Amino acid sequence: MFAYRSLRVALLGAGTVGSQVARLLIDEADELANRVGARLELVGIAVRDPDAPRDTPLPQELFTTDAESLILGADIVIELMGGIEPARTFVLQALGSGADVVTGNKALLATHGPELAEAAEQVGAQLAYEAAVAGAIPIIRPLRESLAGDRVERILAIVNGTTNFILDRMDSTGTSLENALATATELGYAEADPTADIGGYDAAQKAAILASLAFHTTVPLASVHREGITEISAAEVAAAADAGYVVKLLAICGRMTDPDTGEDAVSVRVHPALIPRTHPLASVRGGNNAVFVEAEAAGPLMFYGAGAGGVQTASAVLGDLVAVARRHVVGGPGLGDSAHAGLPVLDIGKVTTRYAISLDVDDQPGVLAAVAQTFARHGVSVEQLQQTTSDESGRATLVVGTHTARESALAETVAELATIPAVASVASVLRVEGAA
Ligand SMILES: NC(=O)C1=CN([C@@H]2O[C@H](COP(=O)(O)OP(=O)(O)OC[C@H]3O[C@@H](n4cnc5c(N)ncnc54)[C@H](O)[C@@H]3O)[C@@H](O)[C@H]2O)C=CC1
Ligand SMILES: N[C@@H](CC=O)C(=O)O
Ligand code: NA
Repeated sequence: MFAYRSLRVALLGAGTVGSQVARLLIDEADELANRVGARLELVGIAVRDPDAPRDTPLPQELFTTDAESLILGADIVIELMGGIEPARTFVLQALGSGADVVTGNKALLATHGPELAEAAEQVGAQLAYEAAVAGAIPIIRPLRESLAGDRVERILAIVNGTTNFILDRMDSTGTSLENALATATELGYAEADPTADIGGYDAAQKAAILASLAFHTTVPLASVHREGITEISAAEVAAAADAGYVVKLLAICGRMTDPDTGEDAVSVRVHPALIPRTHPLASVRGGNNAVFVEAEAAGPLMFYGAGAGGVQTASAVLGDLVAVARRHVVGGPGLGDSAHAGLPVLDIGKVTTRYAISLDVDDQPGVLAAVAQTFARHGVSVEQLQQTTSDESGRATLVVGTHTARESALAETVAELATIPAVASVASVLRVEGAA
């Protein structure tokens, strides 16, 4: 064994991911030292309660509640506490002291990314965050480095393991959202507050991070259109299956031309959508994620794998740690992200896509015509209209599939459909993505 110098590594948080990072750092210490050219010495783990029972046994003497002192003596700080505060303060403190930072905290990056990047740039420190998007899947480094010379046109992705697990369970077993969420939480996929997952907030944070990197533009979280899966019913999932589709929570980031001004722009949205069962994203099961990137020169690329889970995500954290530590050994400032393009982020109303609308209607003459006329009045072209048999109550279900339409026109159409006397309810409105 060479007499390597040591780099002092401080870990903040020992939960699902942090405990696995600590374990691997200890178990793989010699191998990691050989890869880095320096020993990664875990000098302490900041936690809320050092005596709390833990699934992963770790040396008790490493635990401390004094995160600030731990950070002060560190060369590299790994932040795996989650949440905005005190994580933001600790990360800024670490960067301010010249330490490099590795984090998986997408909530923090999506809300304070530019502030953290600037703090890192000021002192030439590195800020690495592969674990923040799509867990174990390498996607940050490919966008930041491998595709830095290409022009990314579009990203179509499943970036939340919890919701993918839930929708997959609802599709394959017919179970309820609540039951599937309980299992996803047990498996370590869900956030501390799972509303972040099922409400689409976690995926929106990841979409903001992906789009910022892909389009060299700061994409504020507030400009990401977000819808979660809480309104998705078992009936919608079953109807989708009957029609040859599957419901997935998608993150879609794309370059666009503003239809009103003709300017170059981008759109970033997260919402549940129907995709054909034959689409490669339909085969992404359980807690897995997949990210499709369409780049001008490279063409389509697909990144697939574990999007959540303690040990899986620890792989991405350790990958960043090794990369950051290697650079620390050779010296030189960290690589910043570029946001020079400054493209506007368009409102969802300007986005165009296809839709499937399901209506409960009175099965009476004239209803079909009234529905079709409403679509026509708003310039939304109908591709398919299907009526399923009425039940004893005299009701029928109409499923309308549209050609590509502008979101604002579709919203107006849906609002007017609800006012037709023969329309009892607009049961479901889902976007259709990835269909030929
Ligand atoms: N669980 C997963 O599959 C993934 C998680 N992430 C991200 O990684 C980070 C950590 O996630 P998990 O390990 O799942 O969270 P967790 O909730 O299991 O663990 C967080 C740990 O930080 C500690 N902590 C929180 N606030 C603290 C404070 N003020 N002082 C000291 N310790 C504090 C908690 O006690 C806990 O041990 C989050 O930012 C999360 O979004 C990213 C990718 C996947
Ligand atoms: N809660 C997240 C964890 C990974 O980022 C998810 O379910 O994907
Ligand atoms: Na990743």
